This record gives sequence, C-alpha cells and structure tokens, in this order.
Amino acid sequence: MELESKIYVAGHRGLVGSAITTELEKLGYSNIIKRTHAELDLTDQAATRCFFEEEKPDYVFLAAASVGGIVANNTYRADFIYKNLMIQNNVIHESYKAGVKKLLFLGSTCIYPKMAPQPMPEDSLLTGELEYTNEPYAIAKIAGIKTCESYNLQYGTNFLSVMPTNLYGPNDNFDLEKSHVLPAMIRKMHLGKLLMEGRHDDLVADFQRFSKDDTVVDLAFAKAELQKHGITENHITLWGSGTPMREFLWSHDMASACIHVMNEVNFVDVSKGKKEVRNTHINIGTGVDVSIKNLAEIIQNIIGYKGSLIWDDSKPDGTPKKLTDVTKLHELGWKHEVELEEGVRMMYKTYIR
Ligand SMILES: NC(=O)C1=CN([C@@H]2O[C@H](COP(=O)(O)OP(=O)(O)OC[C@H]3O[C@@H](n4cnc5c(N)ncnc54)[C@H](OP(=O)(O)O)[C@@H]3O)[C@@H](O)[C@H]2O)C=CC1
Ligand SMILES: C[C@H]1O[C@H](OP(=O)(O)OP(=O)(O)OC[C@H]2O[C@@H](n3cnc4c(=O)[nH]c(N)nc43)[C@H](O)[C@@H]2O)[C@@H](O)[C@@H](O)C1=O
Repeated sequence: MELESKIYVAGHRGLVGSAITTELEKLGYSNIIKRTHAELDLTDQAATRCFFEEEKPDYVFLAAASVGGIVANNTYRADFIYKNLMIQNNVIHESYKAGVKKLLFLGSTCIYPKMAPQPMPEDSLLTGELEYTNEPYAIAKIAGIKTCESYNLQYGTNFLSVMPTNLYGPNDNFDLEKSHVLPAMIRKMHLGKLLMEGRHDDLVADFQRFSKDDTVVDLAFAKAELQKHGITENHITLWGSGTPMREFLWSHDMASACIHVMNEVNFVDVSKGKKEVRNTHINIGTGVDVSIKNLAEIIQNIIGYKGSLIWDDSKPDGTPKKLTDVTKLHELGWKHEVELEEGVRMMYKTYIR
C-alpha cells in the first residue's frame, strides 16, 4: 500500500476495524474510507455495489461482520450465517468488479474441527466436525476463505484471508450476554467489586454507559441486571466448567498483523507449490493459551476483585482447546508483542477510563 492509496476499512468502529484504522493512521496512511453500518448496510447488494462503483478503493480490509461470544453464536444462529455470508459475498464480489488491488478477509479460528490437532495448522481445515455452538458462523467464515481462493484462481485477484484467534481490546463488546469471555469477565468482576463496595452511583453509571435505548437506568434497573447475570455482593457467575483452553490476542497486535499481511504477502506466496490450491489462509495468534479458570484468576488479580467465582455449567464450554499453529505467520515475518497480563491491564484501563 502507498501512503496515499485509497483504503476501505469495512467495520471501522468495531474492535478490529478501529484498531486497523488507528494503526494505519499512525503509519501515515491518509486516504482511509469509512462508512458506519447505518450509512452503508453491507448486506444490501445494491448499496454495496453503488459504494464500490463510486469509491473504487485500492485496498479493502473486511472487518465488518456479525460477531459475538459463545451464547450469541448459539442463539442467533440464523443471523450469524445469513448476515456474514451476505456481507462477505457483497464485499468480495464488488471488490473484484471494482478492480480492488488487494483485499484482506477476516475469518476466525472456529473454522477448524472441534477436535483438530493442537496447535491447529492451516491444513486442518475441513478435516472433521465443527463445534456445534458456532457452526453457522464457522461455515460462513469457511465460505469466505473459499470465495477469496476461488476469485483468485478464476479471476486473478489478490484476495487473502487471515484466521485470528480470540481478540480483545478497545471498542470491545461488553454486553453481559453477547460478548466474548475476556470483556465479559472484566465487566462482571468490576460490577461485582462496585456492588461489594456499595458504590451504587458508579453501578448505575456503568449500566447507563452501555444502555442503547430509552430504558430508564436507575439503581433498581442495575440491581435487576446484576441478579439476572448472577452478580451478587459475594460472588459473580461465570460460564461453563472453566476447563476450556483459549488463546488471546490484543486487537492492535491483530491490526499490525493485518497490515503486515496486506503489505508483504501475495496470493502467489501462499499458493505456490500447491497442486490443488486450498488452505491458503493464514492463522493469526500468539501460539500460547490459558484455561478459562486461569484467565479468570489473572483478571481477578488485576481488578482486585475479592468475591468468589461460581461456574454455571448450564452454559456451554464450546471447543475444548483451539490453539493456533502460527508457524506460517512467523515465517511471513510477524510476531505478536503484547502478552496476556499486559493486555488485560491495558484493557481494564480502557474500561474504567
Ligand atoms: N472479536 C473476536 O474475538 C474475533 C473477531 N474475529 C473477526 O474479526 C472481524 C471483526 O470483528 P470485531 O471487530 O470483533 O467485531 P465488532 O462487532 O466489534 O465490529 C463489527 C463491525 O462490523 C460492522 N457491521 C456489522 N454488520 C454490518 C453491516 N451489515 N453493514 C456494515 N457494517 C456492519 C459494525 O458497524 P457499526 O460499528 O457501524 O455498527 C462494526 O463496526 C470479524 O470478521 C470477526 O469475525 C475473528 C476472531 C475473533
Ligand atoms: C472468537 C470465538 O468466540 C466464540 O467462541 P468461544 O471462544 O467459545 O467464545 P467465548 O469467548 O464467548 O467463550 C470462551 C469460553 O469462556 C467461557 N466463559 C466463562 N464465562 C464467560 C462469560 O461470562 N462470557 C462468555 N462469553 N464466556 C464465558 C465460555 O463458556 C467458553 O468456554 C465463538 O463466537 C467463535 O465463533 C469464535 O470465533
């Protein structure tokens, strides 16, 4: 990418899109195109076509998607497959038609079989059954990889796919039901701490901050929400058994990996030597994982939460382990910088502002 190239970051206000935008701006890229969901609904084929015909971007980072934690994936199954297929089909096809030089599609490591070998190499794609809770989302993401590969093979485009591990950082989703585990634990422990210390005004302010509609957010509302999510003066409630293993990457490291891949890697680099071209996507992660129980302890120490942790086994565990094999990424010249404890500290700072 040249500093003046026209770069479209789809999903520029989200966790990953905002980090990519910030990192690009820091590096001096000055022609970044942004559209909110309200300004451009990427599930709308005609609107997406119009946008690409008018703007004709040189490069596209595809970080717009319907995203959520394990319960959101398992509950909104139709939304997760339909919306993600629509967004990626529209953006990839219109990028091809508009002559986009390079596109980066963001998938997820849930594309791999539930019982994939660990760490999971790119070649374990489509070798076994998927984890049930996120099967619709994973199938959409697998379709995205195959769409990019197929357009490259048939039309000579240069569209790449990256499969990030679990991500966290500024502009994360802190919804107590729909979020991923790391932001959920930070918010639950912070709320538990406020409740334990009798800081009722701060509790109400927290719920007001995340309120999206006209609901009156007062102490009664806050207490009802706390009860609904199993947060009391003595304990907070976390999900599943706590035994699953997960790997976490700071969103600005993820952004740096995306920019590195966009600048340094071409489809020819990841497809060369393959008789049948498949599995050209690239894993993005740290190569290090922790148990969910261990993650809870790390967050508890950093927040200074003194209550106990209850594990609700009516909630799903999901995949037992999904550690990325980052050999290919390291060979392509990129490695993460932020380790988990440092990242959690930064995350808590951005949370309490
Ligand atoms: N978070 C994670 O742990 C992981 C994320 N990923 C992948 O990374 C990518 C980014 O995820 P993340 O940043 O977490 O997601 P977020 O939910 O934080 O952001 C999603 C973005 O997509 C935009 N968006 C959603 N639907 C539409 C639509 N119909 N039209 C236009 N824009 C839309 C939203 O726009 P607006 O802000 O205007 O509403 C938002 O900016 C996704 O592909 C996801 O699958 C992969 C692995 C892990
Ligand atoms: C990024 C990734 O994200 C999802 O997969 P996931 O990693 O299973 O998701 P998660 O972050 O929500 O949970 C990780 C683990 O943590 C446990 N857990 C404990 N307590 C809470 C809790 O309070 N909230 C949440 N969300 N989880 C909790 C939870 O039970 C599970 O064992 C998919 O969308 C998938 O498609 C995907 O790509």
